[in-house]
Amino acid sequence: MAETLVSSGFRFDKLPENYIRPESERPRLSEIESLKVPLIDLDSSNNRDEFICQIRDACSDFGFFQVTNHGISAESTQKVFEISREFFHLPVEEKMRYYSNDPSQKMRLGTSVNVMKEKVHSWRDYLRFYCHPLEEFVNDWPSTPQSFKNVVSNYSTEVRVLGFKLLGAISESLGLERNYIERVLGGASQHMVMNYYPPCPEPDLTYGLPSHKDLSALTVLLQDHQVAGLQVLKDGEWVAVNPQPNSLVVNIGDQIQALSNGRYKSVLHRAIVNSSKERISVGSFLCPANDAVIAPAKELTSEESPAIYRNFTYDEFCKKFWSRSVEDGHCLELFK
Ligand SMILES: O=C(O)CCC(=O)C(=O)O
Ligand SMILES: [Fe+2]
Repeated sequence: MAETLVSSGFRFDKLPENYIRPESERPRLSEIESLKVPLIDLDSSNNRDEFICQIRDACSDFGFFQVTNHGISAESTQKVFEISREFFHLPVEEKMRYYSNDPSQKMRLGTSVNVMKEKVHSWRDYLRFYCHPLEEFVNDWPSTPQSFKNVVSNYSTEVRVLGFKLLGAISESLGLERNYIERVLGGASQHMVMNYYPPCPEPDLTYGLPSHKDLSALTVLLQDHQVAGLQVLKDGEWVAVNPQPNSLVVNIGDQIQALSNGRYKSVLHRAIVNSSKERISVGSFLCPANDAVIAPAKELTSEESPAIYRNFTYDEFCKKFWSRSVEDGHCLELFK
């Protein structure tokens, strides 16, 4: 079990043994090429049909894309970054007040991925918290740095608007009514994860986040513009998604894969670390309400393409997800 945060301030000369991946699973940092994932301009004066087409292509070919003119100001994203940095730079004793390794906690600081289940740990600390409905959760968020609640409430509200806009376009791109996915998510829950990857003594032996698929419906990721680290599996090869100024990374999660009956896939991705620079990323996850029933849309099933997945509640999905480790494979496979 990883008892301590990697952001404790202690500088390791060597990577501790329980972070070392077996040779065959290491990141092969020198072999990675970069990939231009589709960049979609969300300027509302653009032609809607064209926009829907771009979304369809991006979701079916990549499962990942970047968006610009997304409606969230550079000031707002900058502040979220700064707040995340300040939080992880707090003294370790102060941060540990928020630490828990119980995945059911709605606000917690954690380390690695699922320390209780995994064999090898990852070079990452994270703050994970729910943000909708805001009034229900905001009081439990960290009170240091002082502007945390203010900055993060604004950002999470803006991301929700963006998320629904994208879900509308994704619904239409599947030939469904614009509000189809939003309706199925049933008052969608939303949480955020601030990822902090300190400089790592031996980055070629471990990951910041190992290969995984997001269990969300949709993820909106704010990536560090200075320090790259995100990689996506595309046609069997790991490729780097390099940060673009003023853009956000969007990816399809497991719930849309199920709803779309596999037309859009939740894609494997991971984060690597480096030896000289800390890296921060902030994920916002739009998910179904706990009791929402997820099933392939009737319009997308037929005699020739029957439903691939059985109906399940999001609550059931989450329980299964957290009872396993990401090393155990794709959770959605268990719902066929
Ligand atoms: O740090 C990154 O770029 C990836 C983060 C991520 O995949 C996640 O939080 O689910
Ligand atoms: Fe992810």
